[in-house]
Amino acid sequence: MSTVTQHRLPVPKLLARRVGRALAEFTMIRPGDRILLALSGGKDSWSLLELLREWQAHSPIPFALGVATVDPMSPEYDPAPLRAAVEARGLPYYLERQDIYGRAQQHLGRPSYCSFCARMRRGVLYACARREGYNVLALGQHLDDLAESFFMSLFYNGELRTMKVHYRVREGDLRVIRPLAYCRERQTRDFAEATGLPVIPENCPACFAHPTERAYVKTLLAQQEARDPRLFRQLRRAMLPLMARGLPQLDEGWT
Ligand SMILES: Nc1ncnc2c1ncn2[C@@H]1O[C@H](COP(=O)(O)OP(=O)(O)OP(=O)(O)O)[C@@H](O)[C@H]1O
Repeated sequence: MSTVTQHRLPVPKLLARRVGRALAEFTMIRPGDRILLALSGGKDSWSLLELLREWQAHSPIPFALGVATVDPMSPEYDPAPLRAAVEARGLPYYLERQDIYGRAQQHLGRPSYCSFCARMRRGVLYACARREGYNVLALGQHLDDLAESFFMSLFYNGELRTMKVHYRVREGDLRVIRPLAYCRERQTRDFAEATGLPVIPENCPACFAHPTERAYVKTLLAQQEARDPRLFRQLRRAMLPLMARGLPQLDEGWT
């Protein structure tokens, strides 16, 4: 185990508080959980990694933490530097190579290739968690992501939906958590920049085209927030029942 293990980056209080609040309100972590954090190497999952390390050091709830990256084998994405950075933090690291890029290219022209890649990646992460004995998968989506998904779902599918923040997968053996659900994207960006987290660029194997709908919704939300700074507070309140869908019950037995 590396000597760098004990060194944790200073986490801003507000960011830590928001993560703590989400973890508590949705009972995301249970004693003895083995959490596999999905690290793309972007600012969000890197921030989540540091926040969970901090939480692990101070929380009365004991849990284990490991880290996995899916390498979709796209020429734009090189996760090679991640292993050393994670292992220097004393955490187990799994690099899962799968030719998602090649398979996604066969799906070019489909409007849903982005979700195709995300689904493939998710399958790889579940398989890694099961193989290595983890029971929880932690993902780095934040409040901005949830709000964008909410409006995309509303505008393009006519549904009131967003990403769930804590749920059990269909097979029943894994739980998925999104501890950054109350955090803003600018907070993870600022944190990553201020602490010099080793962020790697380009993590989407489907970068042959940009998800324009998401960019449009992002701009729309930024314009509305400029008019009313309370926007995301209101959105969080409005989305709460949707975020909490499928919340595992405390008495159902935890895996
Ligand atoms: N290649 C990957 N390997 C492992 N986990 C991934 C990978 N790509 C994405 N994820 C996980 O899915 C989450 C959402 O992915 P998305 O592509 O939307 O990333 P993002 O919003 O740019 O976040 P990040 O800054 O962490 O890349 C990430 O925060 C991360 O937890």
